[in-house]
Amino acid sequence: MEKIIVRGGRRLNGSVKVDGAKNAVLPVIAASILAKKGKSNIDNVPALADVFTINEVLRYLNADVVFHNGQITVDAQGALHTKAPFKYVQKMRASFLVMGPLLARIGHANIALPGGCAIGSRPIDQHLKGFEAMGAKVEIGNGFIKAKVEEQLKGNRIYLDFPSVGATENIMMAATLARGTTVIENAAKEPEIVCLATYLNSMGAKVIGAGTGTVRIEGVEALSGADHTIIPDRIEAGTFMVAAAITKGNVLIENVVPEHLRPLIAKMKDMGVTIIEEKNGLRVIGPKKLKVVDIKTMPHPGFPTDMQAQMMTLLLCAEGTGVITETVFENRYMHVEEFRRMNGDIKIQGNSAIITGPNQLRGAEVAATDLRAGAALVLAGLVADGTTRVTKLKHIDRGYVNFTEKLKSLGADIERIYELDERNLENLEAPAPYKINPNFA
Ligand SMILES: CC(=O)N[C@H]1[C@@H](OP(=O)(O)OP(=O)(O)OC[C@H]2O[C@@H](n3ccc(=O)[nH]c3=O)[C@H](O)[C@@H]2O)O[C@H](CO)[C@@H](O)[C@@H]1O
Ligand SMILES: C=C(OP(=O)(O)O)C(=O)O
Repeated sequence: MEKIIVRGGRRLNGSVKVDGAKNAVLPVIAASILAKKGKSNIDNVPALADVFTINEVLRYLNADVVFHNGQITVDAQGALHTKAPFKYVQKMRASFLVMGPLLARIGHANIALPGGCAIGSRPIDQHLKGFEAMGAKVEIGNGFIKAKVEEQLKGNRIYLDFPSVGATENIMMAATLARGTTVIENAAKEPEIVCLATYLNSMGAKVIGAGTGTVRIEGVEALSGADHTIIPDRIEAGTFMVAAAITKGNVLIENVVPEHLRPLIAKMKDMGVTIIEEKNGLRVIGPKKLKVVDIKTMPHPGFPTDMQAQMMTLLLCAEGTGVITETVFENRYMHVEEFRRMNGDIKIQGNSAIITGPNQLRGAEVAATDLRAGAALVLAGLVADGTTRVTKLKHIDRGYVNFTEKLKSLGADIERIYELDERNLENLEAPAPYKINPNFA
């Protein structure tokens, strides 16, 4: 199996460039099938496993997708199929984001039911509530969700019980071609929603208010392909900010939008980290001693749940007791068991993790339980005594481009190797095909 091997103790120095945002590019690619006319050119696309998965979904639906040198061209002018099978949805829940565009363009869709996941049960009731409010009939059976609308979706007022990112995106896409006006209340405000709305508007849609709690979409007759650039990945940026801070390093993080990182910048400054906005990015300088803080994950502009595991690593190295409260996902502490294998002192009480430090972390063999957990374990390896071996790298590859290489370029003692797992020979993973030539995936 593939492993990342990290030997702790090096301070990180230099500069690192952040790729395009995974969570922005996936809905944008899904939205590209709304265009019956013209092609879309999408720039700043990260070469991630999830991007290859959504490309496969689009090809299965009969769109023509070419990914070359960080740019994707989508031609969805031909007739589209309407089914997305389990093999894609199981790999990546965001495959469900083709439901809104298919309903809007064709009037029906048949998407495999997304299963449970390592961070909780993740229902999709808010997506479905939105489609139903717009006139779709939804049926669930045999592992599929079938949605159908008699003629055309109709705009409506939809109040989300929780500001779900995916539901806001799916409903927003569906509403672009609906008859009349749709208003999403208690909408998610994440920067990725704004990125999607900007693309939809370049395609000819009328989306107003993205980035606020009320998004208004006036339905139009048709959409055309458009050019669009994906925003930088705030979670990848945040992960490197923690890498710099935890190693007492000095790193310039390039290609970032500081505005998207405010909640993280504020928390890291409270921990004693120096963060300077420079012309080319954010300079992050780790302090001699980290101070503890409490963290509560919240929908944007609150503290992002996708930075929770990485911040837990930082708290493990801080002096005193800090509490993390996870309010977005019901079960996002699978990494705690792995941190304990590295000598981390963490107690779980309900949805809180109580972290007492500073811990001298020790190298161990640990497994990535989800993509951010995987990144956090690598961060822990950077400061652990001895060698850390991180397995289940398919999770990390979902969200980080060249993670090992980028850390190595900053001075980390790290490599990615293919090693036989003697304890579990039947569990062999083939080397990931997308590592062969990401530009042509
Ligand atoms: C591809 C992508 O963009 N993924 C991000 C997106 O996931 P995703 O779009 O799945 O996250 P949501 O905002 O929808 O989910 C947040 C919470 O709402 C619940 N919920 C959601 C929808 C629904 O219909 N019913 C319901 O109960 C979920 O179970 C979860 O507890 O936002 C999350 C929250 O910032 C991030 O962690 C993910 O990285
Ligand atoms: C949870 C995440 O992604 P996804 O919603 O794609 O599982 C993430 O990016 O941390």
